[in-house]
Amino acid sequence: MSLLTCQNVSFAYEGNVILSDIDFSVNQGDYLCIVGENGAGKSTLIKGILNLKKTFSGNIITGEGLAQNEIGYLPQQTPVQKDFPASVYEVVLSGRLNSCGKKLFYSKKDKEAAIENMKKLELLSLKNQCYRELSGGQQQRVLLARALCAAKKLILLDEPITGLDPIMSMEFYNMVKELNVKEKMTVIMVSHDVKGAVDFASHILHLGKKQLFFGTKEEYCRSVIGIRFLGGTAL
Ligand SMILES: Nc1ncnc2c1ncn2[C@@H]1O[C@H](COP(=O)(O)OP(=O)(O)OP(=O)(O)O)[C@@H](O)[C@H]1O
Repeated sequence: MSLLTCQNVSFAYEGNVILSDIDFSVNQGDYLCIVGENGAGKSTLIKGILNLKKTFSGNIITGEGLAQNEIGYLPQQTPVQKDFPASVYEVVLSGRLNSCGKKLFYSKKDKEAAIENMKKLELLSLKNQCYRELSGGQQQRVLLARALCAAKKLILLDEPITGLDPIMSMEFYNMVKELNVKEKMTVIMVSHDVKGAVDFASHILHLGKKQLFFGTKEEYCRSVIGIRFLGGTAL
């Protein structure tokens, strides 16, 4: 069974359908990149997968024993979040909030998970530094470590390289790819940077108020829509 399956899904706001005909599945170890123009419905689909937005029709099914609170999520950053007055360690640890359940305090296991993920993303030297004093690239790394604290098998990233320069973007992509390859972490990433994202992805979902394409990256690069969106660049 797939890790995640969308069966003929649509979403609506106040009764107006804004995204329809969504039909795809993600298997363990896949790296899916969701692309499309502004307003195509990418963030809405991410919210649907996270169960933060109900489908208007169709079903979103998780498999392989994946529970909703085991999905790691790196949301689009707002200016307010960039100014968050907490230490790097506190931000990473807050990724465990969902798994705390009714407990009022973080357990030893939660704290160990935060340290382990900081180690993984080379953040230990910044442990006590204030989050808002970090560079944009470092902040994204912290948020990735935070998302990993919740992630068992699947991580969702919504526009993670917005505001990063090309070098930082490449570092971030490499880090995500390493998690995908070495840790077998399944990745779903929304990105406006189609060319950059396509380089790293295994599959592409192209939205435009409905599903315009779903398939492997190689199929996408050969497709009419892929060629058009990539500006005529083939792999
Ligand atoms: N809370 C809301 N209430 C009403 N309409 C909404 C709401 N959120 C999004 N929409 C509409 O749904 C459509 C899809 O929006 P969504 O944010 O999912 O697109 P997107 O592909 O993520 O866009 P972007 O690339 O600009 O972030 C848009 O037409 C948007 O105006």
